[in-house]
Amino acid sequence: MPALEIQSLRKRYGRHEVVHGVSLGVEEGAVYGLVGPNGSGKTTTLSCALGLLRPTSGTVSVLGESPRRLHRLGGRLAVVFDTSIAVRDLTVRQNLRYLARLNGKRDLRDEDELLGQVGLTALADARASSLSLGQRKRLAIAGALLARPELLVLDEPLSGLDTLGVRQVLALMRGLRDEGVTLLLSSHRLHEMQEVVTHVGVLLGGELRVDGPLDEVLGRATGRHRVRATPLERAREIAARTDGVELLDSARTDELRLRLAPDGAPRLARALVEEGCELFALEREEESLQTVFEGLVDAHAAAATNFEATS
Ligand SMILES: Nc1ncnc2c1ncn2[C@@H]1O[C@H](COP(=O)(O)OP(=O)(O)OP(=O)(O)O)[C@@H](O)[C@H]1O
Repeated sequence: MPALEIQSLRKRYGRHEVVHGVSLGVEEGAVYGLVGPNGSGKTTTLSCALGLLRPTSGTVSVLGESPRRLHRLGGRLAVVFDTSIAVRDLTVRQNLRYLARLNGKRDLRDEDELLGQVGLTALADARASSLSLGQRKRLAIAGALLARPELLVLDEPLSGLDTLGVRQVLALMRGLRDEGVTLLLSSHRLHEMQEVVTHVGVLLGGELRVDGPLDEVLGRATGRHRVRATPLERAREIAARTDGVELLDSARTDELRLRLAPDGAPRLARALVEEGCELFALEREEESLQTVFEGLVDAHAAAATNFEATS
């Protein structure tokens, strides 16, 4: 069973529907990035999933519970929606102790270990009011990690951060991923999300346009490669008779495009070199999340234009 599952979620504000039948699943141990531009419905989707908003229709299950029964999950679920929750007049350490008291007698994580994990050890005695936005975000994440959650949901963990702050939060996400915490993150920062997510869902205008493992979304699973070698014609002949290699059409005359089986790359490289070709490059052809996204936006705009033209 997925850690979090959303089925056919719709949300209307008055007569205006802003989430149009979104279905997605976050597998245990995954880092799922819900990405999309401002206003695409990320926060609304997460809010419905977490019982903060009542969906117009659709079903949600979070660690096997419905959004109305999330209190039963106790510390298994943690949510960071707002980074301003720290008590400003308390120090970083006092904030964590305060949250620990609110958590009751549960088996909580050691505060020094947590401070180390989120990179705030040196600021343990600084007042929360003196922290930068990135430091406040990391304090909020530390608070969310106190009760050792299995699933951590973060709305826009990167917004408003400078480059260093982004790097620190991404490093923290990677550490959590390696510990096996399931993460659901929303963000419009595609480039950065690509560095940390294992799965991605692209929301556009309230519709989930793409959903799946990052490798598949980026076309990494397709096995497409480019080869630059001379003489190119001989390289083409060699490629054509090498096992696990399929020649694809290429618009360029100075390279080959191929689909390679998983063990095809070393086999082809060896064959090319052994048969006297100079091999300059053999690289995987893949897209970035940004280019995938731009393609979707173009398709969305074209569909909207067609709709306007025909209605
Ligand atoms: N309370 C509300 N009443 C009416 N419309 C709303 C309300 N909250 C959100 N919306 C609208 O719903 C749509 C989706 O908003 P949402 O905040 O979910 O998007 P988002 O992808 O999280 O955007 P952002 O990146 O800006 O946070 C937007 O068009 C927004 O204007």
